[in-house]
Amino acid sequence: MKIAIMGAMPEEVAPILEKLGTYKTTKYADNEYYEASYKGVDIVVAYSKIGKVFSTLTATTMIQHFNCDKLLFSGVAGGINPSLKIGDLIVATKLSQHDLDITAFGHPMGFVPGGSVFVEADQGLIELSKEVAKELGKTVQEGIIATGDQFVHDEKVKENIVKHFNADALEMEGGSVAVVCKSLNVPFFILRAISDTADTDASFSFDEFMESSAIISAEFIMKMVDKV
Ligand SMILES: CCCCCCN(CO)Cc1c[nH]c2c(N)ncnc12
Repeated sequence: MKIAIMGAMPEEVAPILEKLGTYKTTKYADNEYYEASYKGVDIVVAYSKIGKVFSTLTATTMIQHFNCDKLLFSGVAGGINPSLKIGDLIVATKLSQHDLDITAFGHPMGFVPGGSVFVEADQGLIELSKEVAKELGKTVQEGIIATGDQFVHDEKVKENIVKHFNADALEMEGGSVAVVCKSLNVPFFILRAISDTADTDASFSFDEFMESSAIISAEFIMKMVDKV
């Protein structure tokens, strides 16, 4: 069993690397991959850099080059569902790409031929997260996450994403990681802690809360590794 733990930014994986203590660093495809054994589990950690292209490359590399057979993503997200407050955790039940648009040809937003609007996360890992949440006495929401190559800081964009995807949160990597894992038949789990609410002051909120929210998500993910 080899587990991939992925984030998009250094701050999202730093708490995980700290927990691992010692690890081997491998430079590959303009990135770094950190390997360690944690409580008898082989782990590869990396942050992809921001956006769908970088996250596609890293997820594919972790699976194809480092032979990971499960992928856990830990990071932060913009909250859409008003029930999601700063620091709250959301587990993706399914994910979409909100900026994939060939609606000019009558297709739904987020759809291209051969693809699907939504990709569902692994139910087994979602069930595992419920066990962890119970043990930690934490409430973790499950919901739809929409992914696109933009930092959303506008109510209108949020509303449009809700209209098309009924999304509860948004970010910039999960939807592409989902496609990679589904196509390569690797169970995946996307966990995010809310850093902002994707409105006009999102960038200020992100700057203030990203680090603390990233820690919340990372700590939960590491509890999942104990049981995976
Ligand atoms: C230096 C700026 C780095 C932004 C990276 C943000 N990540 C992307 O995965 C998560 C995220 C948190 N809040 C968001 C928002 N409002 N829109 C998009 N993505 C997000």
